[in-house]
Amino acid sequence: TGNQWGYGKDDGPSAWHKNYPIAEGDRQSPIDIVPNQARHDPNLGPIVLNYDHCTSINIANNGHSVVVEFEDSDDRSVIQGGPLDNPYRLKQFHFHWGGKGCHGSEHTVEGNSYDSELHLVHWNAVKFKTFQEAASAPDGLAVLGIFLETGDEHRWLHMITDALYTVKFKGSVTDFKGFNPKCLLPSSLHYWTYLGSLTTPPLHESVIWIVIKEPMIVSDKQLGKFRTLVFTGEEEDQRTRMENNFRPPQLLKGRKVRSSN
Ligand SMILES: COc1ccc(C[C@H]2SC(=S)NC2=O)c(OC)c1
Ligand SMILES: [Zn+2]
Repeated sequence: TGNQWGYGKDDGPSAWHKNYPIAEGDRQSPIDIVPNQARHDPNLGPIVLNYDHCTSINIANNGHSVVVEFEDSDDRSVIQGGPLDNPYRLKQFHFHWGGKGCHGSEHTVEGNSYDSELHLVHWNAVKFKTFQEAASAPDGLAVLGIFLETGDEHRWLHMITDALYTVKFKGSVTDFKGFNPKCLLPSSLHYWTYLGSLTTPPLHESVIWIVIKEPMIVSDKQLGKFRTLVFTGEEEDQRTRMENNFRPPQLLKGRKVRSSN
């Protein structure tokens, strides 16, 4: 049907502009970050995450990634500070990853990809009534991007990877209560920030990006479990392994990347 998009040869990132012309816009994401060209801005305060009362609801395979959704009917879990003028409510988080032995982050640093990238998606509920409304407004969303690098096993990621078998197929959703994503954060929250977009269709230019410099370390085995998911539904005869679900870096088009300390 019309707006079907994916990460394959014919429906992948290079074809998205046909149904979503904004793909060639002036504030598209991801980008390649060049640290020594990022402007250190002393006015950029620390990022503050208030996730202590967050309420995770479920974990789902939406045919593009694995997503954990949160209760966002009040300000129980918000991100604020840094480049943000308001608190932004946590809505969901999801991941992007590569194939076996291939890196799969969306943002790159001096041309280098990481193995994977976690996106914590937040929306500006001070200015907008719904997530959908915020998702198409210039200051509607704040996404916290965290790189994943393979090394030692991550002590908490198993809580997610142990649940992946329950959402193997597109359209599957299972309960996922009591998970606080604060356990996934690296020790330092130093970051780069810039104005960008959703990294999948509809590619709205509505994201204030906050990319954490320090990667979280996960094991090869843990990362491999993401590749047991498939893009396709249980009823489809064609099973396509879910991997390489990342958009490559887009042109900076004059944007400035700022750096916290
Ligand atoms: C309002 O419609 C959408 C559509 C897709 C995503 C997820 C994309 S955007 C991102 S960043 N990484 C992703 O995979 C949304 O997330 C905010 C919102
Ligand atoms: Zn994402």
